[in-house]
Amino acid sequence: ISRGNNSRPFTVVVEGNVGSGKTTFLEHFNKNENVAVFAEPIDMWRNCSGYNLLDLMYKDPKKWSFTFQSYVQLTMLGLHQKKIHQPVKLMERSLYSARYCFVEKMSRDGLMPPASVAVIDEWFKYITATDEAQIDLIVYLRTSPDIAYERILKRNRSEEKTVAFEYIKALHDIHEDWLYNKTLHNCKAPVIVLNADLDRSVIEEEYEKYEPHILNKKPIEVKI
Ligand SMILES: Cc1cc2cn([C@H]3C[C@H](O)[C@@H](CO)O3)c(=O)nc2[nH]1
Repeated sequence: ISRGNNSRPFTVVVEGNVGSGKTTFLEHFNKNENVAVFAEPIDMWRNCSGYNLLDLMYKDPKKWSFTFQSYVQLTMLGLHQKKIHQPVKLMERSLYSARYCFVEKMSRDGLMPPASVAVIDEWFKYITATDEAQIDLIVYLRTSPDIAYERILKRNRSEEKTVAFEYIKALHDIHEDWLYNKTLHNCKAPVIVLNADLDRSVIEEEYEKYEPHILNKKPIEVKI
């Protein structure tokens, strides 16, 4: 694992279900001047040449999943490539969760036909064969699906009002296979698992426990 070098910052991606507390996590590290924080480019997804692709996708996933995930892949690549001055780059989600979690889910649900998945996958393989989207560490905000769902309802994001608990449960299981059970795709970067069920009032302590690793001050013991 290349731990960042002078041409590339130490790149950390925070992954987790919808409602797992990623924004709270980003806000905590945004205070650190050594970290350049990039939230999900959701505003781009809401306005691609005037089209709200996120809304279209939730309203008619069969018709718009490919269009939406194709644009997600482009916008995430843009963030992976963004040059920064700080030594650490922290991104909300990544090209990897786009492919391994969301495209995976839409493919399993038959919302994205195999030919469309194949095209997304060809772009994904082409991009990841370059060094344009390398990552050094994954922080997995691990939540129970019911707690994640509760937060989604509370946050009440307009496009998500149709999101069912079953979708959140299935997305949880895919994240678990990818980042916890490690049975879905090989995950080259080390993974730090945080207990993201913790309430906001105590979760800062959980962040601080791993701050040295996230700031590239302390290597992760990779269990052989
Ligand atoms: C990389 C990636 C992020 C991402 C988010 N989403 C959805 C989940 C949430 O409702 C919203 C913001 O994360 O977008 C998606 O459908 N596909 C995605 N792919």
